[in-house]
Amino acid sequence: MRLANKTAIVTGASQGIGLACAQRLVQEGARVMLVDIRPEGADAAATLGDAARFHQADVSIKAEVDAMMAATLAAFGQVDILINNAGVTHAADFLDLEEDDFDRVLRINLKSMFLCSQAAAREMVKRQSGCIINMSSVNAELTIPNQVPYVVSKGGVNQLTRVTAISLAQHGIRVNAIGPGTILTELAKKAVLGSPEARHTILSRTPLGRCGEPEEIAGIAAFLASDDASYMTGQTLYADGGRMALNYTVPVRE
Ligand SMILES: NC(=O)C1=CN([C@@H]2O[C@H](COP(=O)(O)OP(=O)(O)OC[C@H]3O[C@@H](n4cnc5c(N)ncnc54)[C@H](OP(=O)(O)O)[C@@H]3O)[C@@H](O)[C@H]2O)C=CC1
Ligand SMILES: C[C@H](O)[C@@H]1OC(=O)[C@H](O)[C@@H]1O
Repeated sequence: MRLANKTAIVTGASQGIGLACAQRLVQEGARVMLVDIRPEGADAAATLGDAARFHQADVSIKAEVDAMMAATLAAFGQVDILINNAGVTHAADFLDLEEDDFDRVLRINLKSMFLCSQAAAREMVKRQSGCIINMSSVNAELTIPNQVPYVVSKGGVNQLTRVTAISLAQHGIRVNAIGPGTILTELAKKAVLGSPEARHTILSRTPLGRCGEPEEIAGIAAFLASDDASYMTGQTLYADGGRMALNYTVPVRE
């Protein structure tokens, strides 16, 4: 129970990696506000008992972030941990990409993290302690040609993590990121696992020979949120089956 008496906000928590993070933080003793643009998170929160609440919000809109923070403080009285997990992608070739689609992905994947981090940090500063975890991606450094705004947003997440870390360290607030490889969620199934050929391509670049599970990312989030990571800030930890260590293909073990 490394997170006993801690309070966390997890965005994009109705499903996938965010839901797994919320479940793991509750297991570790935290009280968790699950936040998502989708209402399904309410059912997920209900399965987690009194330690969890749900708040529906579009975390790329400041007024809704402010309402999320107010709801968390009303429910739990404090904010110790923020996991900026909400994210989307949009597939389009560079020459066909529409401005609105570019803006939407950057707004949700990057600006939302700034808005939520600023709101949470203003509460954490009062207690001179806190932890922010941003969900980045291997695509902060590895690129996918038809996912221009996604890879750009994730590169920005790594820099946002560093600049937020050096800005808040004086207040005892740590800021790190996790860079997952391909994790078996709805986002990845739609974006890159939609055909046997696409799956083969991913696996040919993954030394461990498999996609990851949301729970494997949640375990890293629990570590970064705990005192076991007390001397870590400004870092991006890649959990990718070896993708970032690889510069050639591997035999696929189907
Ligand atoms: N799955 C993977 O392979 C990888 C994922 N990641 C990152 O992990 C994070 C979670 O991904 P994953 O679990 O796969 O995604 P999912 O799509 O499964 O879950 C993301 C959740 O966030 C919600 N959401 C979207 N926009 C907003 C918003 N503006 N405000 C609040 N909630 C919102 C989504 O709703 P809706 O469904 O309506 O969009 C969805 O419920 C993302 O940041 C993603 O980039 C990084 C590397 C690999
Ligand atoms: C949308 C992506 O393709 C998905 O999310 C990531 O960051 C991984 O690269 C997955 O493939």
